[in-house]
Amino acid sequence: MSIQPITETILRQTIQPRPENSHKGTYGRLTLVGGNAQFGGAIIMATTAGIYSGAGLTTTLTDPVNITALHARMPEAMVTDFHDETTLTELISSANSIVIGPGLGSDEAGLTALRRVFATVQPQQSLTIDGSAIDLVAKHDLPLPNAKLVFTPHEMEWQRLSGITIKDQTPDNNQQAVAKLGGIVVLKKHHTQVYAGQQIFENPGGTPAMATGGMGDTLAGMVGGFTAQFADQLNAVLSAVYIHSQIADDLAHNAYVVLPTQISEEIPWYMKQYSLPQSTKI
Ligand SMILES: NC(=O)C1=CN([C@@H]2O[C@H](COP(=O)(O)OP(=O)(O)OC[C@H]3O[C@@H](n4cnc5c(N)ncnc54)[C@H](O)[C@@H]3O)[C@@H](O)[C@H]2O)[C@@H](O)CC1
Ligand SMILES: Nc1ncnc2c1ncn2[C@@H]1O[C@H](COP(=O)(O)OP(=O)(O)O)[C@@H](O)[C@H]1O
Ligand SMILES: [Mg+2]
Repeated sequence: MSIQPITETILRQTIQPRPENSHKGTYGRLTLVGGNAQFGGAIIMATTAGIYSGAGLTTTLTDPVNITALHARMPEAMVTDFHDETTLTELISSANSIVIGPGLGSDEAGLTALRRVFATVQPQQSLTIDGSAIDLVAKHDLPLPNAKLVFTPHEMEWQRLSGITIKDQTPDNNQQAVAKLGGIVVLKKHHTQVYAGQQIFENPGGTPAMATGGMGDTLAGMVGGFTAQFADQLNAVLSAVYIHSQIADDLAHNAYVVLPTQISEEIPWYMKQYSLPQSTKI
């Protein structure tokens, strides 16, 4: 079994210059669901990352206690209550990329929102399942919807979802579990691996300076933003994984710890570099 590195060639193929004749509708509608009363920061960080990644229109469904904080941090986001079934159904239906899980929590409200998303999502939509949503799928053995699924577990979440203990998470074992599950699995760790059908990719970058709460929430938002605007879902996921760590590696040259929100602020500059002809440097 061969594991391929994620290369900059993939990013250059994926992140193209924006056509002049385009508008926010061209770059996708992203809907994020998460953030209970305890974990509001997680959905704020995911939303921030989705917007800095260039999603055309971003809406976040969260616990009402987080609405003011999210608006104050990111006025670009639309925000609404994740308990409201009618609004949730509308905003899931109109999205082309959905992220569920950052800070969602594992109580009844989180489970209800997850079930509603699963009941509404359509086959052509990208659905990224992160954090608490992974734990809820595992705990309640929820049937998965027919959609373009991306799971973003860390090793402990992957253990809960796949049943494979961390020490037994070999490429062979993981690939067999991914085949049963369907979709793309981003197994987050030092040198994150991306499983997609017969293919396994490894992220060459990443640093322990990233080991701080919210780093994965930020990646989930990036995956949402990239899959909202780039048609090839696998390449969009690989590009998000690569840039997330590349930014952290660059910042970690001069910093012991890198904050998730610092990564988000850098995303547009890195995307610009990949969109330019290789000889051009700004
Ligand atoms: N500011 C916030 O609101 C934050 C909210 N968070 C949310 O909190 C919820 C629970 O997520 P957690 O991941 O904290 O809780 P979990 O209990 O799922 O996992 C955390 C534990 O797993 C273990 N672990 C083993 N291998 C690991 C690996 N490779 N990477 C990370 N951990 C590994 C670690 O001991 C760690 O303490 C999620 O919904 C998440 O989005 C976290 O993202 C932290 C920040
Ligand atoms: N030592 C490390 N080397 C490389 N990447 C790391 C390291 N520690 C953490 N990360 C990255 O940080 C992110 C952590 O994700 P996660 O545990 O879900 O964070 P959270 O849920 O707190 O947002 C992942 O992308 C992971 O690959
Ligand atoms: Mg996480």
